[in-house]
This record gives sequence, structure tokens and C-alpha cells, in this order.
Amino acid sequence: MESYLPSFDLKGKTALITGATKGIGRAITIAYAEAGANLVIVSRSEEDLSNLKTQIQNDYQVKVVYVASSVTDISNITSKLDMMKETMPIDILVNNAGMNIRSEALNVTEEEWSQIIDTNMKSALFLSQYVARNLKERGAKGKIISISSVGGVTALRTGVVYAMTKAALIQMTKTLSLEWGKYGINVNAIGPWYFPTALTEELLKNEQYVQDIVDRTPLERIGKLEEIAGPAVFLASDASNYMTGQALMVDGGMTIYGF
Ligand SMILES: NC(=O)C1=CN([C@@H]2O[C@H](COP(=O)(O)OP(=O)(O)OC[C@H]3O[C@@H](n4cnc5c(N)ncnc54)[C@H](OP(=O)(O)O)[C@@H]3O)[C@@H](O)[C@H]2O)C=CC1
Ligand SMILES: C[C@H](O)[C@@H]1OC(=O)[C@H](O)[C@@H]1O
Repeated sequence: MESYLPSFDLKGKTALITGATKGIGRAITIAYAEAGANLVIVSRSEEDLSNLKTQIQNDYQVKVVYVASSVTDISNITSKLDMMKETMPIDILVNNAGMNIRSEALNVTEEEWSQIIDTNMKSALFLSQYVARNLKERGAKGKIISISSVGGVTALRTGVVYAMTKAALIQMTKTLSLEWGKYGINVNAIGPWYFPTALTEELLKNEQYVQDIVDRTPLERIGKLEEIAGPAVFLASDASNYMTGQALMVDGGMTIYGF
């Protein structure tokens, strides 16, 4: 029977998600479990990680391990991954962990710079490097997905350093896709507009701010977490095997805003 429907399931794959316990990362993590992936989940809270592991293992027949660490402590994370790479070799990496300090450019400090840069970019590159080295050693195909932002392609009022990190993730995506395509590693990014998470909670409590968002968004609403999980499953699955170096804006149309 002629068929062109690719597989969206992730059975037999192992996915590492940073920032897996809250917000967008949590939605992606649970969606990956629903798609059958084994999981390596990373955030700083041992309690949150343990609770999420228990929830997922109660609901889905997948293996879950966790690494409680700041993503800025790369060697701590990779040393723990080394101990599990025989049993849980990583096939899919989601560089999701990120943060923002919303200072105007005239006021931003070096301390804020360092915190945002290190959290949003350092682990994205060095965890991608770690996973790619392991995939190359195994001769295995892999998927690397970085969570950028519409702020990586258009100007937002939410901080210049954050915007720099999100633009950098898109350029990192393109460069790594160029170098690692020959190893069968797809490297893509997702650029969300606003989604309801702890990161945006305070902003989204402001009715005028939400109205400003709606006024700039053709779909006239903020996103739902399942609407970011979908593109993340797509980019992790065989359905996107011929896509690499791309930044998918998941934004209700915001970045094409016309007049
Ligand atoms: N929500 C939105 O509207 C948008 C979000 N994004 C991006 O999506 C990603 C996720 O954001 P969102 O879900 O909203 O954020 P949340 O603040 O809700 O979640 C962030 C997650 O990252 C983890 N995290 C933060 N800093 C570190 C760190 N140093 N080390 C390890 N884990 C860390 C947190 O866990 P813990 O604190 O327990 O360690 C948490 O699990 C970010 O990269 C963000 O820039 C992009 C565009 C829009
Ligand atoms: C859409 C942006 O990324 C949004 O801006 C912010 O300040 C939040 O940090 C969100 O990430």
C-alpha cells in the first residue's frame, strides 16, 4: 500500500531535555513520554525532578533518569551522562533551559549579562557537542533542538542580552547543522512567542501587556503549551528527517506581522 505518512513516535529513542520540570520544557518532556521516548531530565531541583520522574513512570512505559544540576555546570552534567551512556545513549537533545532579566540596555549590568549568557547559551553548545560526539562514536543519527524565541529574529521590549542569546541559538543551529549533517544529526530551533509559564507569569498578569501581545499576533492570542510540544515532537521524529538548520517560529503569526 502506498504510504507517505512518516512516524511521529519516539519509541526506542532517548531524549535529554534541560529545564524539564517546568513550563515549555515540562510540556515537551511529557509529550516525548507520550510518544514513547526514554528520558533524561535536567533542572536544578532534585525534588521537582523526582516528582516528574514518578509522574511520568506512573503514566507511561518509558525509562526516566534525572540530573539535578545547573546547566552552567557542564562538567557535572556530562560526568553523570558518562555513567549512563551505555544504558541511556542520547538520541535527542532539547536545549530548553533559559532565563531572562528584563533590563533596559542603558541599565544592564555585567552580572546580568553573565547570568543570562551562561544559562541560555553555554549548555546549549556544550551539551550539543557532548551528544554529537557520542552519536558520531555510535554511528547513530540524532536530533538537536534548541528553544530560541521570536526575540531571536525580531526586536522585543524584554531585554537586549536575552535577545542576543536567542539570536545566537539560531546561528548556532545553522552552524552545527552545517558541520554535523554528514553524521546524520539534524539541528533545528524553535522560536516561541508568548506561552503561559513561570518565566512569563508576571508579564501575562498585566492586561495591557497581554492586549499588546494580541494586537501584534494574527491568531490574536498567546500560545497553549501543547502547541509548542507539537513542533518539538515533530522535530524529534522521523517526520523532520530532511529538515536541518531551521528555526521554526511558533508564534501565532507574530513574526510575519503585516499592516
Ligand atoms: N514562555 C515563553 O513565553 C517563552 C519561553 N521561551 C524560552 O523557552 C525556554 C523555557 O522557558 P519557560 O518554560 O517559559 O521557563 P520556566 O522558567 O517556566 O522554566 C525554565 C526551566 O528551566 C530550568 N532552569 C532555569 N535555569 C536553569 C539552570 N541554570 N540550570 C538548570 N535548569 C534551569 C528551570 O528549572 P529549575 O529552576 O528548577 O532549575 C525550569 O525547569 C527558555 O529558553 C525561554 O527563553 C522563549 C520564548 C517564549
Ligand atoms: C517571547 C519572549 O521570549 C518572552 O520575553 C520574555 O521576557 C520572556 O522571557 C519570554 O521568553
